[in-house]
Amino acid sequence: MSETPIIQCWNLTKTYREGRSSLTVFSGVDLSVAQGETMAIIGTSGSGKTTLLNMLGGLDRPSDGEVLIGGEDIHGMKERHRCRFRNSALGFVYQFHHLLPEFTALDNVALPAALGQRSLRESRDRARHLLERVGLGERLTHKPSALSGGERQRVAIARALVNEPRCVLMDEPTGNLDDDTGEQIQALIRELNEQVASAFVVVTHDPELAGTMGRVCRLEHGGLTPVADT
Ligand SMILES: Nc1ncnc2c1ncn2[C@@H]1O[C@H](COP(=O)(O)OP(=O)(O)OP(=O)(O)O)[C@@H](O)[C@H]1O
Repeated sequence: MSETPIIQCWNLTKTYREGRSSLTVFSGVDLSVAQGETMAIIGTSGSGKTTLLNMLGGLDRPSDGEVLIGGEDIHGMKERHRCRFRNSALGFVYQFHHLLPEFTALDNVALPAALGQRSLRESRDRARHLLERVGLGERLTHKPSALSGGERQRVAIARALVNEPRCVLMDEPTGNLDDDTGEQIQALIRELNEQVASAFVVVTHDPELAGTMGRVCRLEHGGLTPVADT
């Protein structure tokens, strides 16, 4: 197996400019995430966690620096190539699930597989299998509006995994859920961590979820620093 880290970034810097004012959210961030590694990014509100995650996932451009995903420069790609690459190499889970409201749970999960040029039948088979795995085998034909918050988040997690991504990026996956549901999602993430080969990078305010990751880094004062084990 190749030893190329799944994520490498150097000197990552983001400055937002508006008129004459500018805000540097972070600068000079270096990071390497190994294949299959699990990592939490913590930090106070506004420290730039979402901005950093979006940059790692190629959803937002850095002002300076470079991001390699599996050795490939994600920000150097043309937009179409980057979209295809992102769909196959990365999975995303957001705080507010972002499921398509008019699609069933099955089709929400199948869609990224179908966009990745798999046949509809194979895409749906994969989606069904993953939804069974996250405990939603009885909810395949429900639309998001007919699912609970925790169930929607399970669908979003299944969707993130459907193309067997090299890395799953999660932004506050338990942030919008009550404590019990958050704990169930946390247990599911832990279980999936052990079962699939993907690396997981999770932005979270939840210390329990962060504690289940192999490594924790804190974003503060514009830099990313490892948090020592307590
Ligand atoms: N498009 C934008 N234009 C200007 N400033 C922005 C933009 N997006 C984010 N910011 C600013 O960048 C900073 C970091 O925002 P970000 O959402 O990354 O923080 P965060 O650590 O994820 O916060 P939270 O934990 O509250 O979600 C904030 O001060 C925010 O106001």
